[in-house]
Amino acid sequence: MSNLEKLGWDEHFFPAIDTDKLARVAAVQRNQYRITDGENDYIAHVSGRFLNGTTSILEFPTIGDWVRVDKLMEEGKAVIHQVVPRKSQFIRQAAGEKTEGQLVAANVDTILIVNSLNEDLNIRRMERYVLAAYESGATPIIVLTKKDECTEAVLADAISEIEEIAIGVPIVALSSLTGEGLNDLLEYVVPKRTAALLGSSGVGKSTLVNILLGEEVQTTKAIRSQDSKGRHTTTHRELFQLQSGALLIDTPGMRELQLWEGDHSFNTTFQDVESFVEACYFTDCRHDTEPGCRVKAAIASGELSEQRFQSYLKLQRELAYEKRKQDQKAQLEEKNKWKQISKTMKKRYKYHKR
Ligand SMILES: Nc1nc2c(ncn2[C@@H]2O[C@H](COP(=O)(O)OP(=O)(O)OP(=O)(O)O)[C@@H](O)[C@H]2O)c(=O)[nH]1
Ligand SMILES: [Zn+2]
Repeated sequence: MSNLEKLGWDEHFFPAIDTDKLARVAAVQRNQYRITDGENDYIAHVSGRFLNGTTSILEFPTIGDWVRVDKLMEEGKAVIHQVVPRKSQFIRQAAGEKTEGQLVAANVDTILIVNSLNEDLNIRRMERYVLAAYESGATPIIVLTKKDECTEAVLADAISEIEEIAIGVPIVALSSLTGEGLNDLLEYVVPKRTAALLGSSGVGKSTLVNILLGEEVQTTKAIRSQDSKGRHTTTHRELFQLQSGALLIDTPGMRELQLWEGDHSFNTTFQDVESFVEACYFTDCRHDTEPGCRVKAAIASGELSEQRFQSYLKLQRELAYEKRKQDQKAQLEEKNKWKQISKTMKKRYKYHKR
């Protein structure tokens, strides 16, 4: 396996590139990047031409990106010319910012949604994380930590509650303290694949990362380097390779997502698709064989990619499922209410009979 393959490179996803000029972004610091080719690390900047050609902040490199570079081996520096088209990208809507999102990470295969079992689950938030994972193009996995601190009954309840909102999403319960369940997680955190962690403060992300990394790698986490003015700065790597060969992204950007309670990112992420949907002739257009379908036309003309439309549909299905479930719940509550009323009436009736 080549060094690049070990870093997760898959030539199927972008064959037309000279692999000698490829590297992966391991950390971002203001306008400089720490990149690696699996053999050496470099401090990199984007080229002037790159800068001139960009129209959106989303086009800049982010953690996990593959970049085409020129390397200056001796100086440990590199110039970035191009960002290789992404397999997935995680964007969050910046608070108070309408037009552009913030790019958090790219080319993540698996998003580990971490929750701890010693406190109440925030099921709505978990649901939003699952949707966000799907939207990014990655696959979500639910990780329940601190298994040592909960009973089997609590665990079973948690699992059935989660299964209702995250159909088909694998759930792993583990304890970083006893090591129980860690092997189950390792089924999803595998060589050449990139996983990223997402979850509220205190749920045990750092503890888990430390265990996954092993102490040996952890000591190399902070890399001393010189910035352009010759000062020593400590640059942190946020893309790690585990001993197994799996790749792990643990970045503050991902962690800060936990701060977005009740945000609007999901309504705005598919604005491009929605603008076509709204332009369809029929308001209930299924974008299938209906005449005057703007979506079909946009796909045909290349204005909208088929893939993007498919992920939009995926999200719509998730939302529809959620709505149906809520409707069912409301129906059930209504039914129970009547049950309760008839019970009370029966009781009263009995009482009167006596
Ligand atoms: N009992 C138990 N405690 C755990 C486990 N994992 C983590 N903890 C404890 O939970 C606390 C929080 O763990 P962290 O790993 O710092 O949590 P975090 O998600 O990284 O939190 P932030 O850094 O704030 O995002 C620490 O006191 C850990 O020792 C576990 O499996 N079992
Ligand atoms: Zn249509």
